[in-house]
This record gives sequence, C-alpha cells and structure tokens, in this order.
Amino acid sequence: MQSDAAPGFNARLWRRFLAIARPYWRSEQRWRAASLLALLIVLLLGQTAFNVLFNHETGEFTSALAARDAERFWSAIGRYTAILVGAVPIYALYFYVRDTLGLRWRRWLTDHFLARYFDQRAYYRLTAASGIDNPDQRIAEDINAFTQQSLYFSMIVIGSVMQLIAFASVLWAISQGLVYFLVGYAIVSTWFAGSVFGRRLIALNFRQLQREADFRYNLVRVREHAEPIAFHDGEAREMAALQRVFEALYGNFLKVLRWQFKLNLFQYAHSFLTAVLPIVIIAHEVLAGELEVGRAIQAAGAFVAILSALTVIVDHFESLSRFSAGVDRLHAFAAALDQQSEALQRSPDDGVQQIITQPAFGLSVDKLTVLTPNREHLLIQSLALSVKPGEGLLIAGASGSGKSSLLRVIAGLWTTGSGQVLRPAGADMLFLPQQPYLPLGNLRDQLIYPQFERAISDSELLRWLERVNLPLLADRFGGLSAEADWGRVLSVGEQQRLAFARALLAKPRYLLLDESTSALDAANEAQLYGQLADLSITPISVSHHASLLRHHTQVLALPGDGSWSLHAAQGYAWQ
Ligand SMILES: Nc1ncnc2c1ncn2[C@@H]1O[C@H](COP(=O)(O)OP(=O)(O)OP(=O)(O)O)[C@@H](O)[C@H]1O
Repeated sequence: MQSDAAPGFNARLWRRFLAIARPYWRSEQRWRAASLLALLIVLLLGQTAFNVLFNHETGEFTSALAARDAERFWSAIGRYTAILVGAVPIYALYFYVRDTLGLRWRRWLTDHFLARYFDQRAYYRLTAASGIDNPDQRIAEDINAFTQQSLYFSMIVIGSVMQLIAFASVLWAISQGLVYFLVGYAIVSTWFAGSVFGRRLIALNFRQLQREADFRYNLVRVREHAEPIAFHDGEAREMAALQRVFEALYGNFLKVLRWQFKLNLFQYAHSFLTAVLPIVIIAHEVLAGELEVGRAIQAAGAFVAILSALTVIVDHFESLSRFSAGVDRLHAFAAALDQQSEALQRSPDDGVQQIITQPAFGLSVDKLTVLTPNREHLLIQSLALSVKPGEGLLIAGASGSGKSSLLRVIAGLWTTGSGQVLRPAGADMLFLPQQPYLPLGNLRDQLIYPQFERAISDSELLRWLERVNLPLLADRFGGLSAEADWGRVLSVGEQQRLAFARALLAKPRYLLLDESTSALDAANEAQLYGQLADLSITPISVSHHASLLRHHTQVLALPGDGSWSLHAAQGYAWQ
C-alpha cells in the first residue's frame, strides 16, 4: 500500500482543514449548524463565567478560613452551592450540544464523501489506480474523528480566548508582574513543545492510522476468503502475514509511546510548575501581609486558567497531532476523488485518448483499440463490429487475450484506448460476471438488485426461480424474506442461476455474460440460454464452452496479440 506524503503542522494543514470543513457550513444545513454552534458558544460563555465565579468563591472561603471568620466562610459556601446548582446543567448541556452537532456534521460529511465515492464509479477506479489505502477507514473513522475533533478543538480555542479575557483582568488587578511572567512562560513553552515534539509526533500518528487500517483490512480479507484459505491449509501463511502487518503497527506504536513519554515528561513538569510558580512569585507579598491568602489563591487560579488558555497547543499536543494526521488522510482521499472525476471529464483534446461511449438502440463498436488501465498492454486493435438485436455474439480466445476487458469497455468501466462504443443506455444493457454478486439482504433482494424499489409479487418472483431451475430454493430457506450470507450458503452453480434469474427479471435488451454459466452442466446452461431467446434478450457471451455456439449468431475470436477476427457461429470450428 502506497503511503501518502508525510504531513506537517503548518499553514498547508490549516488550508486542508478548511477545505474539508467549509462545505458543511455552506450547505443547506448551515442554519441549523450555525444555531447549534451559537448555542454551544453561549454555553461555553456560561461555563467560563461559572469558572470565574467558582474561582472567586474559592478565594473567598479560603480567606475566611485564614481569618477564622465563620460568617464570611458560610456565606461564601452558600454562594458556592448556588453557583453549583446553576453550573451543572450548563456543563452537561454543553457536551450534549457539542456531540449532537458533531454527529450531524459527521452524517452530512459521510453522505458527501459517499456521493463522491459512488459518483461515476470512483470506488471502482480508486481501487485500481490511485494508491489511496483503506478508503473504508477514511469514510468510517477519519470523518468521525474529523468532525468530533474539529468541534473539540474549536471550542477549546474559543474557550481559551474567553478564559483569557475573563481572568486577565482578575490577575492584572492582583499582580501585574505575574501577567508579564505568564506571557513569557507561555511563549517559551509553546515554542519548545512545537519544535521538539511537533513534526515527529504528527508523522508517527499519521503512520499509525495507516497501519491500524492495514491490519484490519488484512483481517477482513481472511474473513472474506475463509474457504479458499482453508482449502489451501493457508493458516500458517495468513497468520505470518498478519503478524508481519501487526509488527509494523507495533513498532510504530512503540515509537509513538516513546515520544509520548517524552512529551508527558515535559507536560507534567510544565503543569506542576504552573501550579506552584504563581504562589512562589507572589508569596513575599502574602508573607509581608500585603496580600490576603485567599487573593493569592485566586491569583494562582487565574494564572493557571490564563496559562492553559495560552498554552492550548502544548496541553493538547498529542491529540492535535493525531487530528492533523486524520486531516491529511481525508484530504488525500478527497484529492484522489477529484482527480478521478477530472480525468473522466478531460476531453480527447487534452492529448490523452479515451474510448468514447455513446447511447444507441443497438450495440456496435468502431475503430476500438483497448489498452489495459495502465496503458502498458495493447489488448485489441481497431475492432469494428455490430450486434443486432437477436443476433448474439460469442467472444472466444485464450486466457488473458482480453475477452473480459472487452466487456469492461462495453460496460463503460474501462476507457483506456481509443475509438467508439455505441450501446443501449441504462437498464437496457446488463452485465453478469462469473462470480455473481449477492448483496446483503433477503432472497427477494437478490432477485431485484439493484432496483430495490421495484414492486414485484412474490408469486412472480417464485416463478422466475422456477425458470432458472431453482424451484425449491425459497422453501429451503423459509421463503423469500429469508436472510442469509448467500455467497456462502449457495453453491456457485446455484449462485449463477440466481443471478441469471435477476437478469431475466430485469429483461435488458442486451446481456453481457462473462462465463456466467461456467459452473453449470450443459443441460442447465442450455435451458438458461433458451430463456434468453424467449425473452428477446441478446447475449454477448465470453465462454470456453463450444456448446454455446448455437445460442449466438457471431463469434469474435481474440488470439491475444491485439488482432481479431469475426465469424458466423454456424459452422465455426472451435479451437
Ligand atoms: N486492472 C488491470 N490492470 C492491468 N492489466 C490488467 C487489468 N485487468 C486485466 N489486465 C490484463 O489484461 C489482460 C486481459 O485480461 P482479461 O481479463 O480481459 O482476460 P480474459 O481474456 O478474459 O482471460 P480469462 O479467459 O482468463 O478470463 C491480461 O493479461 C490481464 O493480466
């Protein structure tokens, strides 16, 4: 898996963050989002106000205790309790609103990325070309982390500014020297944290996200290919591969931990010093009787509040570095999706030739030259043919000669090469692969995929199952509403017949069959092809079965060197 460029903590990251964040705040949901954000800021203001009040009362009852003034002490405690009653709901509501807004943002951004992921089959092209590892993780987890963390950090920054304003006057009134010291201290510690830990931790966290995703992807592959692995007795090899991927994850995590340890040393030294420094600095005023103890405590509280506001970056360094790694991963994903769509929109004048597909009633190709997606191999050169309705085409040739590739071109999945394809649009042309795709869902879903909204009666669906020689299938699983992992519980031949029933039901004018009946016996195969003729569906088949000749009118022979020849199916001498 190719890695994205190493990230950094800089203006570029900020621009990337804005590029991902901005669309939601300009979307149709912006008013709702803005109101929740405004509410959040109000709640944050409330929190800051309560922090100041708490700090003040803490100073008050400490001074009262020091002066052994019971009345002053109990009245301060009374006020403290009243403040508490007001503060608790504000604090709780703050988190509820923040996370609700985060969740709404996540839903919008997920929809947004999913739409781009499925637009013009980007999910298909991405796997082949872009070098974007684990798009699933980017959609499922990176978006979640992005929305949550963006709000978390924004609120921290806004809260810090409020805290700064609220406490600055308190501290200024008590000790101006402390304010000067504090500003210098904040600048030095932020600079130190940034220069020593910055780049390093971000790059390590970036790699960690990637390795975690790789590990999970490898585990998913084992689950998906459990049967072939078991047939191969491949456990040792799979386990070794998984251990290797995990070792890479482990090694990187160890490095993260070592740097976290150093960062923690610094952060704890920083925070303990913060607790004691202000008292040390103003102790002489208290000792000289110029300042009440409570005022000193209040000053120390204000000092800590302001310092934490000024050093937000130091305090949140670890999570900020993970956040920026996630921003980079999402940005790379978005950029790859944009690239895909730009490449598709590029006109032939841009110098890169593409196969042009246009809608038509029948199917024909002209001057069609097909290259592999990396443009390295010429598969077919200057092909010209037309398939009239009712006159099926059988594509024959050695393995690797480009038979399936031609179907991919006709289906519009590949555009590398030149020439023209005229083909029926949309549902008038359908594709049946050798290994059928059986989506998650019940038996009914398998038959009507992908048009789930189509209303077809159960009796009709059952009739279609009978027509592909699966009369007992529904009964066997408890009816059409039965759910199962169909790819596992059905034999490949049954899966092929089920997919065939789906194709018959959709009744396209042309059906592309890529060895779609390879697992069936000759009688079943003949019966299915017979159904195509009954429904006036014209087959364009890739097959190694000579028995299929009689269901087609023409044969396209591909020897594998780019050349081709077209023959009448009747009397064709199968090689
Ligand atoms: N995504 C791809 N990128 C690069 N080369 C590819 C890609 N897909 C297929 N090829 C290559 O293109 C050639 C033709 O592949 P294709 O799948 O069309 O063969 P085929 O004639 O259908 O073979 P078979 O009968 O074995 O299924 C092969 O050499 C294959 O390795």
